[in-house]
Amino acid sequence: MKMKLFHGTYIIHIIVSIFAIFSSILVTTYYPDSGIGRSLRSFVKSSPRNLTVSFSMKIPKKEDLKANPRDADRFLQENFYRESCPRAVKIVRNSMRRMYHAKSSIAPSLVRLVFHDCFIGGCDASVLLDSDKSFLSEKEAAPNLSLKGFDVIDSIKSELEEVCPGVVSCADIIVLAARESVELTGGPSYFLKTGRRDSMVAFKEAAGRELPAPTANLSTILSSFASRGFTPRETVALLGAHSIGITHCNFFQERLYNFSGTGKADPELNPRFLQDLKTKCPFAASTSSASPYAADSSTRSLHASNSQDMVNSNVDKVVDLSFDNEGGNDGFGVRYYKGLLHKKGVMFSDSQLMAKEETEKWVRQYASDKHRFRKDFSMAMTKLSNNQILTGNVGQVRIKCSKIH
Ligand code: HEM
Ligand SMILES: [Ca+2]
Repeated sequence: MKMKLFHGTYIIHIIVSIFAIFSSILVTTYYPDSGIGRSLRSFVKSSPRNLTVSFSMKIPKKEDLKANPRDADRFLQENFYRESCPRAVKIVRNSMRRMYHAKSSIAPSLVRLVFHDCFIGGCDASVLLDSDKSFLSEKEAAPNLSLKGFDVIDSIKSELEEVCPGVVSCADIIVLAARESVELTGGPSYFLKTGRRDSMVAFKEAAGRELPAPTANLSTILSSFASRGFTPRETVALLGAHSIGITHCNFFQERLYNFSGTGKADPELNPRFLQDLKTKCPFAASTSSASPYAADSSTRSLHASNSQDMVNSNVDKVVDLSFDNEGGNDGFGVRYYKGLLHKKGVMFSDSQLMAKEETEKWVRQYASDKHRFRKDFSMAMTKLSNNQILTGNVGQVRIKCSKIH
């Protein structure tokens, strides 16, 4: 890279030097005392290596390649596409609204998608890539097998490609579409800058290892969020997203029938709620053991192909995450926390927010103060959407979100 740059600079230097020699002869003949001729001659004598060094200074340094979370403020812009694609944000908004009215389940799927993208490798649309000869797709990682919304992103992207080809990144589309989704499902609107770029690789292994499982305990959850800069308060606020959407029975079945290998239900579950959940998710032999995010169990159970598996497992059975929550009429977020206060968290990971004072106090706060929740959730979503972004010349703007070019 450096060698190439040096050769390039050398050639430019020779061309400019020839021009400078002629100019210098002319200037010295007609204006012998002007000093211009001297300057031109000193340029001819200067070393192209010096110029290379000064050109190199402008090339982004390695440490700038992957900006840290705080750098989002430095690199992203309030409306990055104001000149290149002024209608970008509006196109995402209108497109989302149209698709939401046809199928409302897309909104929660996109909110989950932004979490799974931004948590692994940052908000770089790595989650959208199909496997390539040099990497495996994150979509194949166990926690992502139930991820949805890829078609929604593709559809928005092709609309944008028609209006401003090659301009709007898939990473920006994910965060913008997720913001729309939160708003459409009754959540707050939050501030987003744009200018993210798309990764050239996917991180399947990290996705399998680092996305928290629905069986995770509080300390695992908190340390996973803390390693990405989130406080316990922000973690509790983000989980308010579990007031929308669905979960497959597989993800909490152990709690109903064989909690920690006891052959009984999780004693922390509200007894009436437990009965309701059991009705919705009858016992399914093939999913009664092992962690639901373990590649072999969840892959098999969520993608059962033979008919016996389909009968035995709850492969297609889902419940609303806000199923029978106490605060049914309280809207986005608040109903989730009210449910937790009544031991009605569907997944073990949700109920873990009540396990210790440091998170329980926020569950109580948010259950009783809608405005505080909406403020905290907004800030946490902006922060999540700015996690480890790619900017400048790093990465690319994909033409098709599932492929690099
Ligand atoms: C401890 C952390 C978390 C765990 C263990 C977790 C786990 C899960 C699981 C297992 C599902 C069910 C998926 C399915 O059955 O299709 C789910 C759904 C969902 N999650 Fe999370 N999640 C976590 C954090 C988050 C965060 C931080 C957000 C967003 C800010 C989020 C948003 C959602 C949404 C909206 C759904 C519903 C998806 C749909 O209806 O398609 N989750 N989550
Ligand atoms: Ca990513």
